[in-house]
Amino acid sequence: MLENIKGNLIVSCQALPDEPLHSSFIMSKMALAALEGGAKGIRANSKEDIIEIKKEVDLPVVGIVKRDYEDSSVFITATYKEIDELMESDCEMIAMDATNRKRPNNIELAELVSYTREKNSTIQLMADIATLDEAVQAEQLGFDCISTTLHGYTEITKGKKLYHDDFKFLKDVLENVNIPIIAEGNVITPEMYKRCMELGAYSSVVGGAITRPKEITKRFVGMME
Ligand SMILES: CC(=O)N[C@H](C=O)[C@@H](O)[C@H](O)[C@H](O)COP(=O)(O)O
Repeated sequence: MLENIKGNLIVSCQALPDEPLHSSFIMSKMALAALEGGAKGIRANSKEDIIEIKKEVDLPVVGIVKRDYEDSSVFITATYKEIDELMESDCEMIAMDATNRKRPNNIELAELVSYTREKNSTIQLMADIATLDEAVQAEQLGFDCISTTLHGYTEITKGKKLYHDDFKFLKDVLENVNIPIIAEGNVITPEMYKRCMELGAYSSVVGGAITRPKEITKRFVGMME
């Protein structure tokens, strides 16, 4: 998958149960639109959505399973169960929360990495991180690439946006880590995408700005409020 996405756009096609477009069929059509628009990869949530997407497009997929747990705030591919589901989806890459937060049942991130590697040695692994320390740790743990997905979405990074200070966080990660860095999270304009790539991001994942029309509508309406 990494070869396909180098220098290219990944489109995230996700809609949770409480979102208007929640439907594997709709996500598969979103993926088709992304393919026709030139995307070279898809990021998707749940085994069901990924299976539908793979029927519609021949693009590599970064799979996640979002699930809430009572004993942890980690919700992106948090346990063995989600990894097993993703392996059944045939996705080319699995993204998992690689933050330093406590995982459900106190599972260690390193355990999840070795479990995945043992079960399937070809599937690639993306680390969804929020801080520089987590990015450095992910490289040491043997992840294939890092995504800035969770920057701004954890307790200690709350309120931060990837684009703040001309993508300073992205620059910091790029300077300190050698594996491919994927710019993800609040990349909402083509200009921002271009900037991430100019700075040295290996690829960028764009979600809401392409596949969440409710968010796009709110941005328009918000301009007049
Ligand atoms: C924090 C979190 O749950 N991020 C999720 C991760 O898969 C998705 O909801 C985002 O849409 C995705 O990361 C792309 O980001 P954006 O939609 O901002 O382009």
